[in-house]
Amino acid sequence: MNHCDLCMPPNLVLPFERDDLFTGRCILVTGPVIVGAGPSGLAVGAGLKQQGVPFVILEKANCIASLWQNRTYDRLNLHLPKQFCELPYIPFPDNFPEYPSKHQFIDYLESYTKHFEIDPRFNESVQSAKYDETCGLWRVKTITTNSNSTTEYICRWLVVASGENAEKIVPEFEGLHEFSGNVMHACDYKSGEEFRGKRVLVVGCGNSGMEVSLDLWHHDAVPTMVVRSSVHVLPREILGKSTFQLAVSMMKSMPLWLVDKILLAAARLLLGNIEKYGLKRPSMGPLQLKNTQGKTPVLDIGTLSKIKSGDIKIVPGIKKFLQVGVELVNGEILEVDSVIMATGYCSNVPSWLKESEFFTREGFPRSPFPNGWKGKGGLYAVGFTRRGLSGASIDAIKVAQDIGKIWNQETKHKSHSVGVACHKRCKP
Ligand SMILES: Cc1cc2nc3c(=O)[nH]c(=O)nc-3n(C[C@H](O)[C@H](O)[C@H](O)COP(=O)(O)OP(=O)(O)OC[C@H]3O[C@@H](n4cnc5c(N)ncnc54)[C@H](O)[C@@H]3O)c2cc1C
Ligand SMILES: NC(=O)C1=CN([C@@H]2O[C@H](COP(=O)(O)OP(=O)(O)OC[C@H]3O[C@@H](n4cnc5c(N)ncnc54)[C@H](OP(=O)(O)O)[C@@H]3O)[C@@H](O)[C@H]2O)C=CC1
Ligand SMILES: O=C(O)C(=O)Cc1c[nH]c2ccccc12
Repeated sequence: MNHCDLCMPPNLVLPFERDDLFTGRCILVTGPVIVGAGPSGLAVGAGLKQQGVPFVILEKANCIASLWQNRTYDRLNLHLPKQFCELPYIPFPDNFPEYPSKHQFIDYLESYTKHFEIDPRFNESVQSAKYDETCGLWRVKTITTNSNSTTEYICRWLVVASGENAEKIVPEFEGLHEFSGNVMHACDYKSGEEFRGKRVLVVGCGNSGMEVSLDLWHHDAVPTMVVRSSVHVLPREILGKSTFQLAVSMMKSMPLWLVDKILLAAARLLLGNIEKYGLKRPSMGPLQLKNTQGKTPVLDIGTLSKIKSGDIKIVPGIKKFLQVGVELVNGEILEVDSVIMATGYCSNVPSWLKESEFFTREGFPRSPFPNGWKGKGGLYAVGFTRRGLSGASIDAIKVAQDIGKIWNQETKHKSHSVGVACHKRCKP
């Protein structure tokens, strides 16, 4: 373990004031504390290991990459080509297909973790993290999810890697409590198997809503998808080349608006006019919308053809829920057996990080990419760029290098202690 436990001896002079109300263990971490053992946290850990910097990763779930292992459906594949989804330092195995399955991706992350000998502390949920001005250290409080014991970690650097998709969003709907069928969020949907023969309402038309609807259709369920506003659907490939890859290449020599125009022209050519199926396009282009509002365009993996054939129906927004189904905004009544809320996710940073300068109230860094990775007082963020795994990797490399540089400069002259800040007294 990269820490010295400060619970004892009791006469030790602490470099900060103990919180009298806090009765749990206190652990002084030599090096950074990383919140989250998803791809972002693991990538930072790998970079730190390479430079010999000790660290602690706190993970509230019981495994690495819990989003991928516990909160995604069985048949999920990455929707960006593999070269955009690798973590730093270790490429995917040569035999991986262009769009690896989630199982392949998880296997890769498991061996990545093993290779770098990363050892997260599982079942530890960060409840609060606060910068103690008086001693220049972060105080990170956790609760162990299976035993309810509390721990305070004291560290000089705090790396926030809890993810853009930390919590599910379940909107409130009038009458939802009266609905007699089963309601679940897309993060709990595993397969259409249990919905065979059932009428299922999928609320939301992002990549989750589109893919869940298709999976339901594959399992002989009867899906209907709610599209309350607008959505950009793009073909996953254009003339055999990944649309995402084409967009990245074009961005090197063209302005974003022009790339958007080209993508939309290609989508129109290949997909036709999709508005007549109820899929209205936003007025802003797909990349501009992703950059400004974080709304990811749908990369179609086959749902659109089922919408065109009428196998997946599209309906407008929900007015209210009824016992047997929903009333839509157009007055139509739709009877359904089950509802899947594919209504998205949010960051949970505001619920635990006691800081408002670097992070917004929505739990994202204020400075847009590429400047949102470093705050003040040893605070870092990884994986909040709205650029998927490739954005997370770019952040992770920078964060690990930044911390590694300071660590190595200081440890040239000093023994491996917590660093200078540790020797300061908080208050007399
Ligand atoms: C269904 C789905 C498919 C996706 N597919 C792709 C894709 O193909 N390509 C792509 O580039 N991107 C994709 N993404 C985007 C996705 O966000 C990234 O792939 C990736 O998972 C981000 O990694 P992360 O480590 O930043 O966040 P996460 O994977 O969410 O990991 C964060 C970790 O932090 C933990 N955590 C959160 N809060 C706390 C706390 N308070 N205390 C302790 N631990 C905490 C969580 O349990 C979690 O394990 C997809 C997203 C979803 C939802
Ligand atoms: N294969 C893959 O790699 C996959 C990747 N993903 C990724 O995961 C992330 C999350 O995607 P996703 O889960 O689809 O979330 P999104 O945030 O992308 O989409 C949420 C959807 O729910 C709709 N919605 C929200 N509230 C309501 C409401 N009250 N009534 C009706 N509709 C509502 C939104 O509509 P509106 O726009 O009107 O707000 C939107 O269509 C994305 O980055 C996505 O790319 C997801 C699935 C598969
Ligand atoms: O899958 C996601 O949510 C991602 O964030 C990946 C991604 C980053 N930029 C994009 C632009 C178009 C489609 C997917 C992505």
